[in-house]
Amino acid sequence: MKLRFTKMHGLGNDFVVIDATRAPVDLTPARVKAIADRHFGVGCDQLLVVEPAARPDVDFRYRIFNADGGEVEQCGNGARCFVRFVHDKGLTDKAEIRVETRSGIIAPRLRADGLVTVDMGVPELAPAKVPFVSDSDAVVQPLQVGGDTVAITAVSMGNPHAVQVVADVDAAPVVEQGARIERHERFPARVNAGFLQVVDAHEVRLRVFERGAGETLACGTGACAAVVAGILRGLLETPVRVHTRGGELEIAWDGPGTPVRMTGPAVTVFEGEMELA
Ligand SMILES: N[C@H](CCC[C@H](N)C(=O)O)C(=O)O
Repeated sequence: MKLRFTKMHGLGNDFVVIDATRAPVDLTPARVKAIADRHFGVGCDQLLVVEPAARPDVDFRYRIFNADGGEVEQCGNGARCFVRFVHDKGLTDKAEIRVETRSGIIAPRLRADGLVTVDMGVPELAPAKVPFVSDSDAVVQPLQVGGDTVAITAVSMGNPHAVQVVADVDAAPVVEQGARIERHERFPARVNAGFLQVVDAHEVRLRVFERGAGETLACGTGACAAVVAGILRGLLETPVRVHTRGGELEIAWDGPGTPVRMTGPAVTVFEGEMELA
């Protein structure tokens, strides 16, 4: 099977994007892993599939697969690439589109300056909805990680996030501890582990160990979840500039019950095709 794809990235969080608007693509977990493999395949953190709308109030459907082959609910950097992709491919002439994902509708908008703003929806804070096993709905909760007790905030942006505050993201045990948090038994769907350093009330640094992909250079939903956690903890005020290893995002949130708005770049790197078993 010949697979045509577009390679894109949002701040170095990289994607293989597939246009399935004219014909469906049969993606098994094994095929996703083969495409995402950085030595035997194309290589990416996530695979994004563009599908026709399945309901009248949206323009497209958006499916997201992690490099480990698992299908997930949401991808923020991918949403920015999604709207650039459908524009560049002539699949829409709208500047703002409504996109159905597994966790609800998001609205990416291509701006005149080339950046993309996305209404990422309303964050979910109830533990059961993250999901996070807890008998408390406190904003900060202790999590036993090996011999350490970590103070996390559990937030869902459609996908699950566990955010902790650290003094220095460069010194934080992101890979070793992130891998343990990702698979912690109190997160039954696993979790994206965020490490947040507060510079001031409107500026942070962030590293994320992503569920199903490991540490990425940037995580859009992770930046949204980190700003929500920081505002709820009284450490941040909207809007917040989020410095990731791949570059900067701007995140705005007016508080519980309101949507998170993310602004950042989306870049097309190359077009390609791959023989797929
Ligand atoms: N690893 C995430 C999906 C990709 C999210 C990230 N790449 C973003 O930009 O939001 C998860 O398993 O929930």
